[in-house]
Amino acid sequence: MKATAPVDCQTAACATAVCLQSVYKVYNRKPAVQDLTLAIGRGEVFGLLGPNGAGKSTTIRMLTTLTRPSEGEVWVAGCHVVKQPLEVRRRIGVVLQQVSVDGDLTVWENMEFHGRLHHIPVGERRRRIDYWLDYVELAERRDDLAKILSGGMKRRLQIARALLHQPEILFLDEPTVGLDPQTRRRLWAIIRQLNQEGMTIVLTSHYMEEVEYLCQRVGIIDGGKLIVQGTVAELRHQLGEGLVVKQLGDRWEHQFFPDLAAANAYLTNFEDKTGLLVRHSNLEDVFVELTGHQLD
Ligand SMILES: Nc1ncnc2c1ncn2[C@@H]1O[C@H](COP(=O)(O)OP(=O)(O)OP(=O)(O)O)[C@@H](O)[C@H]1O
Repeated sequence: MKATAPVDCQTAACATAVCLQSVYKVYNRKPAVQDLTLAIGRGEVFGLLGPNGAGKSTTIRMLTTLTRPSEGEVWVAGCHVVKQPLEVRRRIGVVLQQVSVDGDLTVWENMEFHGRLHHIPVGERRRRIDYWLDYVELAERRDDLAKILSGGMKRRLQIARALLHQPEILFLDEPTVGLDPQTRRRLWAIIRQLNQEGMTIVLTSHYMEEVEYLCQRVGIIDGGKLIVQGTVAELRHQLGEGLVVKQLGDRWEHQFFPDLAAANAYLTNFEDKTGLLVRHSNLEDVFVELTGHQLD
């Protein structure tokens, strides 16, 4: 659960899906990512959670060979991102924040183009296109131009396309940003199903409930630094599973306790319990406590 548990990328590379060792990325002498050491296991859904500008996208860009680390070692699917970028690209699927489907091509043509880029033989390509369009519930829209699809459909098309060459790891940068709650849940169902079928998924998000719902492990990143990592339960346990919330005028103060019983026992010290509330802590409480600021 420590933020900087030692990781040996050279030996861990085969066992782990993703391995970063003392990684820095510097833009104009300002570090966007600092001393990032992290290992993500095969079959996991791992979430990088952080506010705007925390360094999440920069991390994803390094993992997907779109930008080189300034310092440190990065291995993805057993390959080194700087020394073996083509091998990495063959083994990963990537869905970035910006919708990148070609609006003037049909849904099917978008898939076909990607399949050709990856030299998938024609018969196999057609079979996989049918399979993945059906999987993301876009089979009936196959002949529509991508530009007339809704935001959620475009995102599902991006995911289907990213899976066409059978990657080992899927990277999703803010997969549901800007989508309505119902569309977001539909995407969550697809992401969960993919993972249940064995896909390793690394996603970034600044939505607490998304990370809590989807991710087996979470890394909180702020100011380019990984502050803490672990399961949501571990992170809650570390700070305390019980919480007393005190309303002090127009602000709130949070006090953590090992469990709910301890929080309730503390409350018995107060004759007047106005403005006092006891509840279980959640990921958002952990985030606010560790970073000092609120997400949306
Ligand atoms: N190409 C670039 N050139 C210069 N600075 C950059 C570049 N890309 C990112 N940065 C800076 O690096 C820092 C981290 O940015 P990054 O986009 O990784 O954060 P993020 O956590 O993904 O934020 P968001 O949720 O807004 O996408 C920010 O200060 C950003 O301005």
